[in-house]
Amino acid sequence: MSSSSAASCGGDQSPASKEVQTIDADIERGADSHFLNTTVRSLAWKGITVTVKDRETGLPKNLVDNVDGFLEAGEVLAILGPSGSGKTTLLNHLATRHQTSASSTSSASSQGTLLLNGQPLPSISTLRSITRFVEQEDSLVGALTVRETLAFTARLSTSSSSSSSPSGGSTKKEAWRDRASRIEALIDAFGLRNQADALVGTPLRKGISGGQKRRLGVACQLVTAPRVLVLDEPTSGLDSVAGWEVIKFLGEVAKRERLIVIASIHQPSTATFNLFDKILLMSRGKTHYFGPVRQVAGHYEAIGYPIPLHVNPAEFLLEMTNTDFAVDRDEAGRRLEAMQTAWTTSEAGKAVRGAIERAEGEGEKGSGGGLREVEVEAASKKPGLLSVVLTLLHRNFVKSYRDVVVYGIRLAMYFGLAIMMGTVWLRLDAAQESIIPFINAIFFGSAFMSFMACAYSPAYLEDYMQFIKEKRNGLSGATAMIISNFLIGVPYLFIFSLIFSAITYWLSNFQPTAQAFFTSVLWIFLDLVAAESLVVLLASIFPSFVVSLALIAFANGLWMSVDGFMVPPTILNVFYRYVFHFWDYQKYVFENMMVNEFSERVYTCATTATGCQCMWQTDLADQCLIRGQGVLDQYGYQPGYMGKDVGIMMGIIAGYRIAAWIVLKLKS
Ligand SMILES: Nc1ncnc2c1ncn2[C@@H]1O[C@H](COP(=O)(O)OP(=O)(O)OP(=O)(O)O)[C@@H](O)[C@H]1O
Repeated sequence: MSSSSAASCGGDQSPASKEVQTIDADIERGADSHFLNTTVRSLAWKGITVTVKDRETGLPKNLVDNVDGFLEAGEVLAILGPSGSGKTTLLNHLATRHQTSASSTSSASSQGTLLLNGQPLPSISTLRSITRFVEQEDSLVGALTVRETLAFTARLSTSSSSSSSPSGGSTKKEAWRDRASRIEALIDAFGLRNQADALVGTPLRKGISGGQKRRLGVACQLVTAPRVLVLDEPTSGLDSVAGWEVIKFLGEVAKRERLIVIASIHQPSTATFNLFDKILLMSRGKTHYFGPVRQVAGHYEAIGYPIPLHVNPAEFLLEMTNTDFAVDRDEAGRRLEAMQTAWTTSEAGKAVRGAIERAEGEGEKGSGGGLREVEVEAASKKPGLLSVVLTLLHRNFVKSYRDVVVYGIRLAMYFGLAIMMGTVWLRLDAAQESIIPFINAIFFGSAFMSFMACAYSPAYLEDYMQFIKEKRNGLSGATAMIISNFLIGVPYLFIFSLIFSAITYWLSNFQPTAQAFFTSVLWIFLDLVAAESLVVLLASIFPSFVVSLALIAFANGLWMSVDGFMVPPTILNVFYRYVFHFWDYQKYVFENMMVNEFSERVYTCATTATGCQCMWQTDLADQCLIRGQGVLDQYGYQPGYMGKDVGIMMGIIAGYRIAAWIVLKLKS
């Protein structure tokens, strides 16, 4: 891979220029040594069958039926077939994601053997650790630039000291250079040089085009130095030239770095078709041809279906195997079966089975390369948890200030709410007619702040989609995701609490002491952290914007109803009191903010023509005053429990986060 060579242009041979050239050469050699596959020699699959329970009949149905294949390092395979022929299902299997593309994943079962270097896999994780999958619907972080997207993925995939230098040593600086050169080369190779510093794009900020996103998605997996790369329709959404470019580059990388590349593809042009080394043609889950592209014409001629001259071979093969639009479907079905039988007994069919057997023989003798070294290499490249957390934190931070959807919109909403509340509940006196407005303000402020956390759901869902992709590719995990998500939120939520309180507290005249003010800030902060943790949990369980939004709104409605404001805890019915009230975080916020306002404060009663009229009778009634504790007694609140309640709040927050962690752990 060529690194940027701008510095070496022209005839300047100054010492500085020579140094740059040396560094460039070092980078190239370093990159090659790091990305070159020396451990995986071959990948074979034998008798792969994926069965599901048919949606309509309830009977077992083979989506992939007894499919064989054999690839050596450096080869690029295209999986071709009409829509619904089982390409994605097979790709998922080869990428060790045992699921169908349909939603009926739970009922899918599979048979057959995957062989790496001719040896059966001791565990799925061996293949998974060296395989990267590029999905059809690729998720990217919209607030990052193209270069940053590649850089963060590179950081997630390799520990900073895993790269070996040309001299055989291994330093952080060389690893960093290695990554940087790889990123720049990928930017060039995928035609993204002019967009290198452009944002990928958010719903509010237009970014790169769909085709450029597709290319970036592929480049993102290549930057992680995989040994096996599986791509689901890498050319979809690209014009024929861009599609050809992508496949051509994949072929070059595969040859140079000895990678195994498997891609499903729809309708490639003749030029693109000829770039592949091998093709697997499928229909109704079965193999119709597997073998070198250059032998495909010979095979079809031999079985009586010659490919006409000047016809795109891919189009011809797809037309032959597609029965969906056939006029006589029975006849088309019979033709398919005849072709499939002819394949099984053909020379090409025997050749693939022979290649698998030879690889197995070598695997048994140990001459095909061991699996142990594959595992050791994969483990040595993996960055530690701290490194992954720091990378995610860094990425979240960039996203947090660039994408207004993450915190900007909420900041504006909280600021607006603070101004609105401060001016509606303006300069209340310490008098009895202000007591109800104070109580309402405490409830409304905290409940609404919590409710507005639902605005975090779209930003979290983007992170979630990214997490799923990275988890499947072994780049991230639930622990790193939950820790980094929590840490990035804390300072922002604290700033929101401070801004909101600084405006409303003093405009509305809550208890005017510094301690009471900071106590209020603390409770608003805990309220926001708990609300955001609830969003993380619900959006992780139901990763759909509409569903998660509805659930977050419902949960907030429930917590508001039972927190003690609408119905004082003293008379709240037993079911809600014991089932929901005690783990409703809004209960602790409301209770402690009430205690903060009323426990130490005294309010004047109303003076009438006949004397004094106090709405709350306390021991100060004879002085025409109300002791705030009298208000609290109505709710059954007592001061002195703040430490315990902060602990309970932290427990609730931890509970939500741990539950979200379990949910993310279980997601595949
Ligand atoms: N439970 C099921 N019952 C019946 N058919 C199913 C079930 N699950 C999946 N299928 C079907 O299996 C077929 C294989 O799907 P798959 O996505 O692997 O095909 P594909 O070749 O990748 O298609 P495309 O090119 O359109 O992406 C599809 O026709 C799908 O509808």
